[in-house]
Amino acid sequence: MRPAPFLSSFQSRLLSDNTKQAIEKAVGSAPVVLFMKGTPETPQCGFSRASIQILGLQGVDPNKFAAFNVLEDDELRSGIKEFSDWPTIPQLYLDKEFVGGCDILVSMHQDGSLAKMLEEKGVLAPMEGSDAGN
Ligand SMILES: N[C@@H](CCC(=O)N[C@@H](CS)C(=O)NCC(=O)O)C(=O)O
Ligand code: FES
Repeated sequence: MRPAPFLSSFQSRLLSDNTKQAIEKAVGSAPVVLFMKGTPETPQCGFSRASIQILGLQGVDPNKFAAFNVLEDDELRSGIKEFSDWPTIPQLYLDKEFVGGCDILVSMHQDGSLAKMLEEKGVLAPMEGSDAGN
């Protein structure tokens, strides 16, 4: 039999290797990743809706964006909270780094720091009429 302390520490590790790997894959699946309730087209919660609206207003390039619906996956819903050490959904990642939830996005949207960060990361859609890249 294994000594009890080992067993209890093993059991207390809630995030399984499989879940952790799946979350790491999701976090790295695009430069901008939002874990949300519902889909970008049909958000199922006002906080997720507001976060999607902010990313849209900021002009995030859809090609550089991925969203994951935690309502479709209970393990993701609880796992992402432990992974990010953040208790709620939505959660935004930028270049695999946790940025924050809805309140943080709203305040960064208002103080200009989100625009700056997205610009620096090169994740904004090219401006209409711009000849950049031609
Ligand atoms: N103040 C939060 C608002 C988000 C929030 O409170 N989310 C809740 C309700 S949608 C949540 O995720 N609860 C845990 C859960 O539903 O799994 C933020 O800044 O993101
Ligand atoms: S689902 Fe009720 S507050 Fe988000």
